[in-house]
Amino acid sequence: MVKFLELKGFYELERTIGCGGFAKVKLATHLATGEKVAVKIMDKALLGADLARVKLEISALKSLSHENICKLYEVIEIETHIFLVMEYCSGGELFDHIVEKNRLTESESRMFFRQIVSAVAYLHTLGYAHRDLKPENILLDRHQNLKLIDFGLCAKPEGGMANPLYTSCGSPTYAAPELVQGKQYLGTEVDVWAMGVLLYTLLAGALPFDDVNIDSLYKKILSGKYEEPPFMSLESLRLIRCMLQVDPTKRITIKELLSHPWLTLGVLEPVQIMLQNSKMYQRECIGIMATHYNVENRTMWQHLKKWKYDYHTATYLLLVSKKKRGSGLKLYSLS
Ligand SMILES: COc1cc(O)cc(Nc2ccc(C(=O)Nc3ccccc3)c(OCCC[NH3+])c2)c1
Repeated sequence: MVKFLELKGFYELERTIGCGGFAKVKLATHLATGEKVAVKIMDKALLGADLARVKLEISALKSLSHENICKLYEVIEIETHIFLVMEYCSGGELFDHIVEKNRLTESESRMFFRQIVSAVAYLHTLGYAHRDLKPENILLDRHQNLKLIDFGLCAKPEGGMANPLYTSCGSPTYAAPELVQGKQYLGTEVDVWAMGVLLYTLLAGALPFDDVNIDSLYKKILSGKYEEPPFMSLESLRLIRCMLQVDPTKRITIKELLSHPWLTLGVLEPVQIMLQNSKMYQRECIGIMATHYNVENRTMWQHLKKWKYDYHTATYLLLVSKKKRGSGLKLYSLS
């Protein structure tokens, strides 16, 4: 395996946990904290024109901080490669979880779906659309919390989310009718359709629109007709019908989703969008880092608040997540 000298002493790369077109994702250990991370390794020579899209994703990830979105810890760019150090989601893919259980109960689907809606509503509030929502891009952490990943296709249209997008992207099975027709579309509406496909998949354990032949698949999507399994409750079917509306102007919006009766059934409050970190943890983690690196707290805070997404950013974010987990805080001297 190619040894990257720039990571030596900071990260120890382990097994590959995912690979896509121009990227490989490896499990790694952040040596100062001993915490597991996922490192997305991109060969700049293979990226070509996609380099601009990677830069877009990085700037998007730097502005996102949400419980249900996989966290970016550090960006390392060397002459030949870009490394994204991300949160490790040890529970693996939601897709495998559904396959293993064949299909989920309504209450388990609700618990997962509320987290997806919270993450996507947060994204839309910040002016982003994910555009590639599917179970493979939804991971679980050790506590069965969902983590949205892979913002390689996310978009932030100029002038905000009300402006249309044109690029046809994402996976056909989750693609909205307006997208497969090559029409102008709104990222928010395309994300709501994909979430409808996702919810159907959680509850039915199968895809609403599926065909080995791409043209037949497109015809099914454009028809908006899908099988309504007898075991699905009327409330679930009603919600899915609102999301899988062929006409995007008739489709439920993310805002209406947040307080839809199906999502709040048996749960008191509507879905929360912003989940806050505690200030107390932040002060304690800065103190531990300042002591470890033998600098004043204020100096350490001055550096961290620049959010350079360097090794200090990763160490700080990993300490805060450790603290939230109730684990002890310890820093190891780099060899
Ligand atoms: C914002 O989060 C992103 C953005 C991005 O561009 C790529 C990724 N990639 C990740 C991040 C973490 C994992 C991971 O922890 N996977 C895993 C862990 C335990 C068992 C199995 C997988 C990751 O996995 C790659 C395969 C997922 N389809 C990709 C996150």
